[in-house]
Amino acid sequence: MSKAQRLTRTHPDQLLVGLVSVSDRASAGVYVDEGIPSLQSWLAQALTVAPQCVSRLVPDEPARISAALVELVDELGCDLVLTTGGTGPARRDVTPEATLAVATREMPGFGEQMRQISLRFVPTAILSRQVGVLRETDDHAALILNLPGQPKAIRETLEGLRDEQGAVVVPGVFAAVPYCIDLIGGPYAETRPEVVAAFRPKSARRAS
Ligand SMILES: Nc1ncnc2c1ncn2[C@@H]1O[C@H](COP(=O)(O)OP(=O)(O)OP(=O)(O)O)[C@@H](O)[C@H]1O
Ligand SMILES: Nc1nc2c(c(=O)[nH]1)N[C@H]1C(S)=C(S)[C@@H](COP(=O)(O)O)O[C@H]1N2
Repeated sequence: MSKAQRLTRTHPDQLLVGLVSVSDRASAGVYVDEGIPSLQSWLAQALTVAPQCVSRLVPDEPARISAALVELVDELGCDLVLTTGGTGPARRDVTPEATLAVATREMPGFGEQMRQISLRFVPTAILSRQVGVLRETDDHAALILNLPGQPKAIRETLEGLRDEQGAVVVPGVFAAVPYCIDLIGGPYAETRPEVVAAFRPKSARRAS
């Protein structure tokens, strides 16, 4: 197989994002994949600079999932990879294992926070084994986050929970993504605060 071309940013602050939908049925055409469109539309409205997204739809096979992650990070140079699906306890739910297999370091705060958020929506959130990790090569690093498979769970975990007045009750995990990407050497991504307010310490904020 020929090597995929490294992506190039069309703006210095543009995030290069890999999207991996893990679903036996969607990849076999039993139903239409809603994971990738949900991720794409959420990112498009959350980021101030439109991201460049590359997507992969794979069955719940560990080797296929790990290979997609390696290709997106090492060959295409993605800064961030979001997976959706395959995080539960069923025998074929193997996304966390396939992610850990290509990780150089774990970022446990992301999984902890996602379960905190999701428990506000559904009691079954305790069954989600999602992980956040870094994959670091000699000249590049990426953050990889597992999201649950239900399309509605994508928005819930990335954006968090607000009360009826719009005040944040539990912050979405995406609030931590831009600063994490700064720290691993990626671009300076900014979010729309009405969708998700990203945090950076004062010392890391760019003068406007
Ligand atoms: N890519 C997808 N597109 C649309 N709906 C999905 C997708 N992935 C999951 N879902 C929905 O969310 C549920 C839970 O997701 P999960 O990852 O556990 O899938 P699953 O039950 O193992 O089935 P499959 O792998 O065949 O999608 C699914 O049963 C399905 O209703
Ligand atoms: N925010 C949120 N998290 C959620 C859900 C949801 O609807 N919303 N569904 C849960 C369910 S039903 C399961 S079984 C686990 C694992 O889901 P997955 O196998 O689809 O990844 O995630 C959970 N996390």
